[in-house]
Amino acid sequence: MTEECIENPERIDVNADLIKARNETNLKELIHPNEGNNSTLLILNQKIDIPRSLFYKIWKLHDLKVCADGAANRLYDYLNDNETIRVKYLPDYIIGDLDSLSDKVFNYYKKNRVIIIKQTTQYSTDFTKCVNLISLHFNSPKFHALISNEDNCQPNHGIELEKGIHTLYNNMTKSLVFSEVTPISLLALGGIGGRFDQTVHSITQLYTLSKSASYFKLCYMTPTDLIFLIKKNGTLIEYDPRFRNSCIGNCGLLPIGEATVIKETRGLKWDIKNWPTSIVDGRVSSSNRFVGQKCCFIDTEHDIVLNVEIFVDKLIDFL
Ligand SMILES: Nc1ncnc2c1ncn2[C@@H]1O[C@H](COP(=O)(O)OP(=O)(O)OP(=O)(O)O)[C@@H](O)[C@H]1O
Ligand SMILES: Cc1ncc(C[n+]2csc(CCO)c2C)c(N)n1
Repeated sequence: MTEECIENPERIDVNADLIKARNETNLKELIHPNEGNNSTLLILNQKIDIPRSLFYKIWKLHDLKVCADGAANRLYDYLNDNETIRVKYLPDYIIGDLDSLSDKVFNYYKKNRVIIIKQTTQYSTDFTKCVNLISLHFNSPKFHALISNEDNCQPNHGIELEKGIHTLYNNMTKSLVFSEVTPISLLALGGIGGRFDQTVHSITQLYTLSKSASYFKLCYMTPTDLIFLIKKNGTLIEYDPRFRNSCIGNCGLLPIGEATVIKETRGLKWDIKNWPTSIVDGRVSSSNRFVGQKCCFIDTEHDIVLNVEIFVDKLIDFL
């Protein structure tokens, strides 16, 4: 089939009712999770660089807050105004090999009863440790009992120091029926745009979670973008037109994991059909944008990464 590309006007009607989409994503829900989902704000070890009002709001919108190791330093520094504020924004967990967590910050959060779990393995990243922990938190009563046992005087909350969290996770997944697991909206701050190996690792997690723990809906938020995975075989992306107009800019369909064919898009400024896309061949749809009034549709042969430009100063008005 021959490829096609058409240039649309700035706004067009895309009738969602006529589209048979296997998957649906609401743009706002990536930041403001659906009430029915479990939700987590994951803070990674990069300077927190979004407006304070937005950070506070996002914090309140998520059930669970987790810091990956040195991310706790970033949180501590971000809330540098006064102690009254800092003590209101305590994460539920800090986990990692604890090589980047400063003594001052460790002691502060320990004193304030944050659960700090050390995991020394150098065969997984602190990011992966966080993800296993989050899944255990929501899905394992056994883990919950261990952690919330006030009488637990064992070191490291009874979790084996090297890779106990991975062992607990692997054991839990043996009896976990994925289709019955409540979805977990996972919004990650940091992880993209700093060190390049860490950034690429973060991208691998989009694919890995989609394959091995698909109940996670992972989205990265940076000062300029939301970055998430569009599942193959048709995804409808919905948004409030006012939200789109104020908070959303360009987008890119990025076949980072593997080359694919974009079978069809509806509602992009440059809509395409049967369009091969590949990093190796230097062919990606970048600097595109949503022109569907309320939604757009993307249908690809393989999962593909989507970045959506956001205007962080405007987001707060819509959350
Ligand atoms: N410069 C960075 N850019 C992007 N993401 C980062 C960066 N530094 C850390 N992260 C993210 O934050 C997490 C926790 O950070 P931490 O400093 O503990 O990293 P780490 O796992 O010890 O890695 P390394 O030992 O390679 O520095 C990492 O697993 C990664 O996901
Ligand atoms: C092939 C291979 N490459 C790199 C590492 C190193 N490594 C991977 S994750 C991690 C933890 C970072 O906190 C470290 C040090 C390894 N183990 N195996």
